[in-house]
Amino acid sequence: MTARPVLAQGRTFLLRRRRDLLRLAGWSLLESAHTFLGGYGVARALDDGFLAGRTGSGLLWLAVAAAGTLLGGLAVRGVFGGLAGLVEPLRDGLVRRAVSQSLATAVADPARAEGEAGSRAVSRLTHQTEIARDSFAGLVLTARSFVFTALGALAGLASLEPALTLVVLPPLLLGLGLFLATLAPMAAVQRAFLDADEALAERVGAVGAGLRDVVACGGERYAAAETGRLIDAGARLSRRLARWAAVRTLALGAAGRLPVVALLLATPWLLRGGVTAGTLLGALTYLVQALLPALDALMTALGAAGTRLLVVLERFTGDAPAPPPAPAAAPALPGPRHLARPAAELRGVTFAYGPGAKPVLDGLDLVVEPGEHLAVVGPSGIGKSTLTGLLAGLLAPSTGTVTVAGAVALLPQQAYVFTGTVLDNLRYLRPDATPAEVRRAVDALGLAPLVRRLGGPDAVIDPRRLSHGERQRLALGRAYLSPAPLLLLDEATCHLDPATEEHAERALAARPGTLVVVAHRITSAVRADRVLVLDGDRAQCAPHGELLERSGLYRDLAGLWRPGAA
Ligand SMILES: Nc1ncnc2c1ncn2[C@@H]1O[C@H](COP(=O)(O)OP(=O)(O)OP(=O)(O)O)[C@@H](O)[C@H]1O
Repeated sequence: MTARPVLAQGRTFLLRRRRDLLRLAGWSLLESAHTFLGGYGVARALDDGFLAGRTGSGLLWLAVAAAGTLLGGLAVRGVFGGLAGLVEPLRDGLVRRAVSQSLATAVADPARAEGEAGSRAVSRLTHQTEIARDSFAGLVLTARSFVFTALGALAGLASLEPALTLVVLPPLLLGLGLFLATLAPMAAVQRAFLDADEALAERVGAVGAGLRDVVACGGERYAAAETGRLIDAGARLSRRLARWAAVRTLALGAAGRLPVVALLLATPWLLRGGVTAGTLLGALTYLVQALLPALDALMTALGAAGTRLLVVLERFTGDAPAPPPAPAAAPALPGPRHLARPAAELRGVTFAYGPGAKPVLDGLDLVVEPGEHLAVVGPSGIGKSTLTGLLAGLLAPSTGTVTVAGAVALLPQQAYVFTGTVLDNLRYLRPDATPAEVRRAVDALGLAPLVRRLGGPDAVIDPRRLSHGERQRLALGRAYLSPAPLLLLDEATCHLDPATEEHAERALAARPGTLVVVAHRITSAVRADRVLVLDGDRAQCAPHGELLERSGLYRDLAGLWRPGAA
């Protein structure tokens, strides 16, 4: 995207408001007069007054210079009045444009208008129009001030001594030229930087909101790699931006300071040519008191407000920037099994949902062996989901350590199924799964009739038309294919009938890797190698039979959980 459409429309906008521009220029001429009188008064006060021994005249000329300040004040008052005639129509025009853009979107695609496009329209109507209005006002103020101050100063220099302009003008033009040359490339880098920043913000927002799914999908490495790529791109662009800022500072130095240096260097030559001390001091006053501050203000405004204005106006004249690329394919994680190390280990883990809250888990020690099938049971609200959150890395322990070997896939109760083909959904955690591997997963979980009913592997799924149980079964197929060595099922089979649940759990337990199931039925616990009973600070972990003897709570739970009850 280039700035050309914005500049073309900006030109048309300004041409239509010629009368407002003339009004502004009229008031600004007072600012030129203010500048002119400032230097001229000082020069005359010295030459015709103090140096000539006429103190009264000197003071009178200084009073003339001071009167110029009053003119400057009047100019500011008039300029602000005239500014409204330029700035408010810009805001009104942008608001009109935002409304018609969002109406057009709403007519063409009502769903999009309700979603992301809708929030973008609100941002344009409110925040972005205000940014445009303020930046535009700042730019008009400083650009106008610089032009009319420079006119006043150059007129003053010429009337004091025409040769002064020969000394001052070349370095001033050189610096300005250098500065103007940096504008276009700097705006391009700034725009790229803002795009990268927005892409990163969107990415971080998406990853943050979908953290559970990212972990459930075993996609942490991918999420980290993609986010890291955007962070690196942002860092690269901010380095380029800093380099351009350095060039701009150099230009500012050249335009503002070199004329002063040139004047000082030319002093002997000027004095030989008959230039008086008063004229030299007047020239210095023009440079240091008028030109330099006006130039500083202009460059700061152009550098900050200018690029901001350009970028915001581009949002109104063109399409919004493309969203960051969608996740292409999660790379397969390296060889899952690491049989020598525990699959997961908790040491003295205490966790509370807040500094003053009672710990949900208190000093929990647990070692889950590789390949083990562990069931987690306990009364409602005792901390089973909290434990899976800790194992998945979604929560950090208040004290103690949680160590997990390799990636983790967490399947929550609410299965995530997206609009896409059956195959895409099954391969979401492992996009490079071969057809044979997909077939194995479908067979292992008995998903073939469901896949057929949905129209085959290439049929597109509408998630809203699937039952909770069907969604859970697809998610289980995905978990089976996942390369993550540790699968966490947090009531992920609660919508399945007991036979289907048993089939799925046995298939997942037979899959190479470790399985931790927050049990929904006692049968889940009976099937597991070991059962962890959470009971506040008295957790116990043992096989089903042993626990029946050792734990009153487990006996109670087993009694309440009639086999096969939902
Ligand atoms: N985000 C949270 N903020 C504050 N407290 C929470 C939060 N999540 C859970 N809790 C509290 O922590 C305790 C343990 O919750 P958790 O969901 O881990 O229990 P659970 O055993 O999985 O329960 P259930 O079997 O009902 O799903 C509960 O008292 C719950 O109210």
